Amino acid sequence: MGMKSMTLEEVRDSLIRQEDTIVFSLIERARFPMNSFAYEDVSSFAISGFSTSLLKYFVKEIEATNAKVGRYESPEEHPFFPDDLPNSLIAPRNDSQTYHELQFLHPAAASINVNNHIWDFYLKQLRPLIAAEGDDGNYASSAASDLQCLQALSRRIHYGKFVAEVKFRDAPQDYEPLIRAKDRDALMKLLTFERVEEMVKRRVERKAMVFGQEVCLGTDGDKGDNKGKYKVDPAVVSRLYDEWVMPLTKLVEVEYLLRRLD
Ligand SMILES: O=C(O)C(=O)C[C@]1(C(=O)O)C=C[C@@H](O)C=C1
Repeated sequence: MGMKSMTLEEVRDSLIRQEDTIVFSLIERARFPMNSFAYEDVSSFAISGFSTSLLKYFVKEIEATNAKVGRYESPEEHPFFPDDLPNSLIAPRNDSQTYHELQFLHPAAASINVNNHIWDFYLKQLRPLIAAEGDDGNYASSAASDLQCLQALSRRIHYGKFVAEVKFRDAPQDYEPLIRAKDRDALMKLLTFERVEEMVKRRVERKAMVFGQEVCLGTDGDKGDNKGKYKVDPAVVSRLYDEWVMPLTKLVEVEYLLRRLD
């Protein structure tokens, strides 16, 4: 282990960059209405005899292709449907960046995947907050932007593995006794920084305002005042981080730490 080292500042910088991806993918999804048909089980998309939804069928097919080209060999990528994925057709290359990152995490990292939670909150709770009511028939396009959102959220949340590894290496003397005692609550407390979480929420809200505003040329108010009109509600983005993204990142951190001494 330990071929490459990272600082807490570096992993946090990566989380900050990933906010941009998440906000932009939500803006893209907000272009489409709910399009409920894409989420209903229909027999035309049956997988091994069972009806499934257009979205689920689409994601499974894309993930099969991704698996064949080795996407899930990366410790940063997690499939939503890990069962029955085809093997990678690419032999691992010892000199690649991914190889070094693989060495950075404890091998138990591979057993942690919270994508089922991400799938649930995204479809049931977040999607209705960003998409308007209605149906415009663009099912494949809205499913493609759902997948962008899901993957961006998944990458960010599972990055908790890297955050946890860095924190562990910085203070093994603090973490080891709690890991041995399997004390989830104490681990959660030790890895939580309220001040950082407040900053994250304020920053993503601001990003939603900046990235999601209408950009106009000229100041002579041809189209009226666009202030306060955003492509995705900044308050929803802040809530997304508060209720789902950060709690799940911390869940990943705790799960990782609990296995860190195996
Ligand atoms: O930055 C950290 O220390 C993290 O663990 C990441 C994160 C987050 O999800 O943004 C989670 C827990 C901390 O309380 C603060 C922020």
